[in-house]
Amino acid sequence: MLVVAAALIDAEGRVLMARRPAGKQHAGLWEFPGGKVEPGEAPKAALVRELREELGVEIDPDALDPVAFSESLGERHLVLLLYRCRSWRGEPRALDAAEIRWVAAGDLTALDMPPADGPLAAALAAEC
Ligand SMILES: Nc1nc2c([nH]c(=O)n2[C@@H]2O[C@H](COP(=O)(O)OP(=O)(O)OP(=O)(O)O)[C@@H](O)[C@H]2O)c(=O)[nH]1
Repeated sequence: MLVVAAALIDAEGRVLMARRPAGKQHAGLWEFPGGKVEPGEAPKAALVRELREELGVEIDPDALDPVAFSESLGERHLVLLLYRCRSWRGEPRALDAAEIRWVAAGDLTALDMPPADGPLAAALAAEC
């Protein structure tokens, strides 16, 4: 399973994190907004679609820069691609998540996250 996710970074260097809603896998954990790449879909196009659906923001695919990827060997083998994004149109809203929050880069690794996210949060924090 290929999953794409974004670190939206605001002017203060904070990262937007989303808490997974009840009833879903990893419910209550904090993740980078994003989702599954559909068959035949380009990863950046999938991420633009997911951020529109989940946060109500519009993003130019050229504004997405790769940061790192991570793998998780659970029931389903998951490959998670993380992109950085510093510009978007619209104010992010929690259309799908239980809650969204701007988090200082140095505080990211203190959040409860799905296993695949820890290395990505560390890579991002090291760059910020
Ligand atoms: N968006 C996102 N998903 C992640 C992250 N880390 C991680 O393990 N995942 C997993 O990757 C998958 C993403 O799928 P998704 O968000 O499109 O799907 P979903 O389970 O919400 O529901 P769906 O089945 O209705 O599409 C989930 O299994 C989710 O737990 C992350 O940082 N961001």
